[in-house]
Amino acid sequence: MEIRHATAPDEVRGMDTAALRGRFLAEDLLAEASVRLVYSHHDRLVIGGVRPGDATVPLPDPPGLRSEFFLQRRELGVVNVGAAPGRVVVDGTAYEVAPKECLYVGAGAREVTFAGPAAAFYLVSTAAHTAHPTRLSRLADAEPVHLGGAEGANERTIVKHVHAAGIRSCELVLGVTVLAPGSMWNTMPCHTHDRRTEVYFYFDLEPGHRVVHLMGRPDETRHLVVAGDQAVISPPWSVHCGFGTRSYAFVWAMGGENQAYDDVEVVALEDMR
Ligand SMILES: O=C(O)C(=O)C[C@H](O)C(=O)CO
Ligand SMILES: [Zn+2]
Repeated sequence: MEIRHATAPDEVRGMDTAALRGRFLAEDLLAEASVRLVYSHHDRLVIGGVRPGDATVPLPDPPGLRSEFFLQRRELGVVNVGAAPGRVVVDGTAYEVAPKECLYVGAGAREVTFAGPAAAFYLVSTAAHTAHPTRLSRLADAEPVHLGGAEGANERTIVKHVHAAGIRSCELVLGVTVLAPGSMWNTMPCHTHDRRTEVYFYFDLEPGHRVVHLMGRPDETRHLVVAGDQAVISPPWSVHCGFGTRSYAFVWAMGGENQAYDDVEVVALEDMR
């Protein structure tokens, strides 16, 4: 498990492209048929991924967690970001997870495995003080929110999977946003939420295309050029928004002080630099 230390906003002022990418971008989460993990000291989020192929892959318990098993003091969101349904087994119970669906796994689950030749699983874990039930959030049961429009090139559908009025969790808030064909912009006007860290995992982006992701303090932004199947960690002080050279989807997931999705500081465009 790779460790990423917390970053203060003042540090970003002196960072070059490689330093920015090394701190905030996770590039190879789905590269292997074993679980790859990145631990961020921002709100102690752990992100990860696995593309099982023909194998059945267990969730490891990295020594860095100093736990008896991964979910001893943690909860987990699992989103299938692949092309076909996959199977997640939690302590002997199997869940069929379709593309863009999410399995929430509560604290205390000891054994979790991932399988599915054309599935790919993106993982987000936050600290957990109690055990909420493991539940599957299906797209058929979701109440999607439609935002934006063609005039802003930001027509998109947001499905909230794990949130205060849906699947219960300790800290985790998680959903999937899908851009309509021809729409490029997510999350504009952008925002910060000083009480939560957020990670965007971009996927369903055609090979050769990129998302230009904006981060940093609203009055001192930086950008990262991001390919599909890559994640950007946004500390609580950072904006997080972007535009693609094609439409795409992304998993957004947060952990921190509260679960209030609307508890954001919206940034006026004229205040951005
Ligand atoms: O497209 C959007 O707008 C989003 O999906 C925004 C995220 O949900 C977000 O940033 C939540 O804090
Ligand atoms: Zn946000």
